[in-house]
Amino acid sequence: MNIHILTIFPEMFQGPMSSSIIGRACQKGLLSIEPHNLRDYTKDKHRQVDDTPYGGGAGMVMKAEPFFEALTELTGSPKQKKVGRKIIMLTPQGATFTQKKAQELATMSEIIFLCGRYEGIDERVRQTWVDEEISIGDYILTGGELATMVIIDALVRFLPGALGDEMSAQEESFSDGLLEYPQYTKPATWQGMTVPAPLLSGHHEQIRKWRRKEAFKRTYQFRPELLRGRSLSIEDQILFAEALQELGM
Ligand SMILES: NC(=O)c1ccc(NC2CCCC2)nc1
Repeated sequence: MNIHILTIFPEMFQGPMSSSIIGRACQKGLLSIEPHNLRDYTKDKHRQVDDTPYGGGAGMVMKAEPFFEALTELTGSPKQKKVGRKIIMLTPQGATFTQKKAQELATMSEIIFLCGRYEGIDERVRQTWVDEEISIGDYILTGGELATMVIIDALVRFLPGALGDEMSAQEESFSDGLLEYPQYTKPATWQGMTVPAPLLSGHHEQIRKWRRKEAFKRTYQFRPELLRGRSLSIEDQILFAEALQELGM
C-alpha cells in the first residue's frame, strides 16, 4: 500500500510514522508513507498556500491550486478513478472513523490524505477530487495531520505481517465488537494486588471464558450500546448472564 499525504507540515510525520510498528511495516515494505509539502506545488515566489475567504470572516482558507497541482501529479486527472485508490479529506464533517473503516482502508493499494489547516480547504478541491471525508471524532483540530496519523496507525494493524504474532491475538478479541478484557503481567502480586486466579491456572478453556466474561462486563459497563441487537451464542449468553450477576445486576 502506498500512502501519500498532502500537507504544509510534512515534518510532523517523521517521528510517529517511522517508529515502532508503523516504522517496521514500512521497512518490511508492507506500506510506504510519503508526505508532500503543498508549498512545493505553488507557483508564486511567496509559495502562498492560503488566502482570505470570499465573503469575509476571520482566518484564512487553503488555496485550491496547490492541491490540484499535487493531485494531478500523483493521479493524472480527477476523472481517472483508479480501483483500490481513495482520496480522503480529514474534516469534522466527515463520517466518524471506526475499526471497520480501518479494516476497509487496509485493503486499498493507494490512499491520498488531504490535510487542511486554517479555516479549511477551498471547496472546489472537495468537489473535484475527494472520494471520502473522515472525522476521527467530534472535536476540532488545528489541522488534519494528527487525524491522518491516527487513521494510518489503526489501518496498519490490518496489513498482513505488520503485527508480530503476539499482537494478532488481540486483533480478533477486539475486532468482535466487545471491549478488551483486563490484561496482567508479572509479578503475580504487586502492592498487594493479585492477578485473578483463572489467569494463573494454565487452564486455557477457563482463561478463555474468564476473558470473554470480563469483556462482557466492561462492554456492558462502558459501551452498552455495543451489545444492543447482538445475537449471542449459547455460551456467550451464559457468560453474559454470569457477567451481569458478578456486576450485581
Ligand atoms: N475530527 C477530525 O477528524 C478533524 C479533522 C480536521 C480538523 N481540522 C482541520 C480541517 C480543516 C482545517 C483544520 N479538525 C478535526
